[in-house]
Amino acid sequence: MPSLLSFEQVMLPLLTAFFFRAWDRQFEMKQRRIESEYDYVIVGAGSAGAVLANRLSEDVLTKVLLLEAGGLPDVMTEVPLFAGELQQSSFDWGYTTEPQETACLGQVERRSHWPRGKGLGGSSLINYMLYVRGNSRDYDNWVQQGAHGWSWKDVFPYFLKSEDNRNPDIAYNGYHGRGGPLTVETPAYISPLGHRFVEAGKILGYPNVDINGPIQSGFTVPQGTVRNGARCSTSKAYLQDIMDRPNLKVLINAHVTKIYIDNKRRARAVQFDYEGLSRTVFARREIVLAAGAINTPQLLMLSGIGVRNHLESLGLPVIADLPVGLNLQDHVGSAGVHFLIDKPYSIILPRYKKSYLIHDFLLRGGGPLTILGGCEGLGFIKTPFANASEDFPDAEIHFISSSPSSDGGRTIRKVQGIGSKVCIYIYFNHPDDIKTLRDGMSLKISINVGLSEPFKAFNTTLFEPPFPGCEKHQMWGDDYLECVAKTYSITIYHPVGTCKMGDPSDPTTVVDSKLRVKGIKSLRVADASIMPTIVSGNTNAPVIMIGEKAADLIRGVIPNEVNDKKWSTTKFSVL
Ligand SMILES: Cc1cc2nc3c(=O)[nH]c(=O)nc-3n(C[C@H](O)[C@H](O)[C@H](O)COP(=O)(O)OP(=O)(O)OC[C@H]3O[C@@H](n4cnc5c(N)ncnc54)[C@H](O)[C@@H]3O)c2cc1C
Repeated sequence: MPSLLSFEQVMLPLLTAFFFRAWDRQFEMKQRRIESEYDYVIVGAGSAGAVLANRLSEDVLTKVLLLEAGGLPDVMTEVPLFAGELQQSSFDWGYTTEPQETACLGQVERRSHWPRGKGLGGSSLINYMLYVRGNSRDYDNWVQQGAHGWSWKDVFPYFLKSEDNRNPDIAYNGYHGRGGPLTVETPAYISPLGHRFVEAGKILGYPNVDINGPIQSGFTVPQGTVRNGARCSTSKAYLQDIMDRPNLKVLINAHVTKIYIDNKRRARAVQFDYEGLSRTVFARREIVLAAGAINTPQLLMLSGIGVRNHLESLGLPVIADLPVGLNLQDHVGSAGVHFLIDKPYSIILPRYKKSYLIHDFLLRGGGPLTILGGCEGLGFIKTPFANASEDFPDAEIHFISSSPSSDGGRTIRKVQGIGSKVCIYIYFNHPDDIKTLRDGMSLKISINVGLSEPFKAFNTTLFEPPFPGCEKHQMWGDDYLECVAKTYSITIYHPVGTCKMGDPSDPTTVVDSKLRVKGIKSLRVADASIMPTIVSGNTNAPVIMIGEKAADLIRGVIPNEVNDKKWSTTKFSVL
């Protein structure tokens, strides 16, 4: 008697096949002819580039070409819990830092892996989806550095414009947008550990706050850029529904290699590799670089814009001597403090690769697969190095409820890179950096969180085996924690600042406050590169804001029109 197939055995492949087909259809690429000239050519379809393509092509009389080196999103990029699996995949450019002197001491060749997203959606396609805007003072500081028009008051309307916040308790608190393209939600599933993290924060004096609301210092179960439980990259938010606009051409697998600048110092055309051929397309109005904080400066240098000595040493022509690539900044972290629990709540991927959970995710957008890459709690805290009287925290705690054993050997290892895949970046070049990190994960804060009353229900204990290389220090003392931070130093994935925005007379700036490359006509930069200083939080939402504001700068919409009631929080409805 043949055994009957179970409901799951039949339904799972059917559902998956249905999901795949629906997904493919969403991004059907219209094979229209590539024209020789467009009004705007945008390089890179990431967090900023996708926004720009959408907004600039809203005007039906404007022809826009969006060039993206990577391909289409796939089903893996949809599942929030699998975010970490996307690193070192075809969706990752796979950069590493130069070997470090005082950081990454326990990592292969003392390098940090630096993932950068490649594909429609860019880094928003592989990121951990945490929706964080940073601190209002970050933007006011930008203005003090000469980035006029980028104060918190100026940029706040653009955060609202982009956002569709779907949690009523947060969406209506006066700090959020509704009805924008970018869906923001609290994940559908929160493990018992996530709630305990917030409870622990309260006991330690950190209130449960909306970290994007009036007060940033506090603990929260984070909201993410997710829609119905699945990732909401900028390709889903800004491109998916407009792929058939007749005035928008999106090319994937199109790698831009050079910007042509004519003898009147005007950017005229882009050269790119596509389907095995090198092609050239002209821009009637402007070329906008949105290739990210590593690739945008690289492209500028290849086009003759950079530090004179550096370009000459590489045999490149010098069209504009500008400090391209010099202001690189990133957030550094250390997974220094681990705990053991005696209940089966930590995220071990095999535990969650179960057919009923996949059903739950595909059918309802629910279950543990909706957890934001394993991150269930965020805390913005003030270490002793911050100003105690200000709401300007200097450290961010990520509460990751995953087990080290779930890593499946996915350790940090060398990426087989060519020269252009290595970024020069020095962690801890200021002595306070290491102390801030040490104190952010010190006995006083992270350890106290893990050992606090709310976690006692899981019989939580510190994971005791000392970090290799740090055995000589007294466990959990300052020297031990400093050693851990230096041994296992990891990027928090936020490189920014390589084409610094500010006053054109400031020799450290590359673009002015309207994002125009100094001394070159018809060429702007609009991505993470333009931040004068890194914001105090994760960078995806700020870069999407940059894309929104850049579109208005390019279209010539004046700020007062933005600040009127057009995008006030009360006018949108929850969809
Ligand atoms: C692993 C990871 C986790 C992260 N987690 C978070 C998080 O949880 N929350 C958060 O707020 N931020 C997070 N970030 C950071 C955030 O996603 C980035 O700061 C943001 O996406 C950067 O946007 P961008 O537009 O500057 O560049 P990208 O989004 O990287 O876009 C650049 C695009 O340009 C394309 N491109 C590059 N060169 C070329 C070329 N020569 N020709 C054509 N196309 C090109 C790239 O393929 C890419 O699609 C994370 C980032 C990573 C990598």
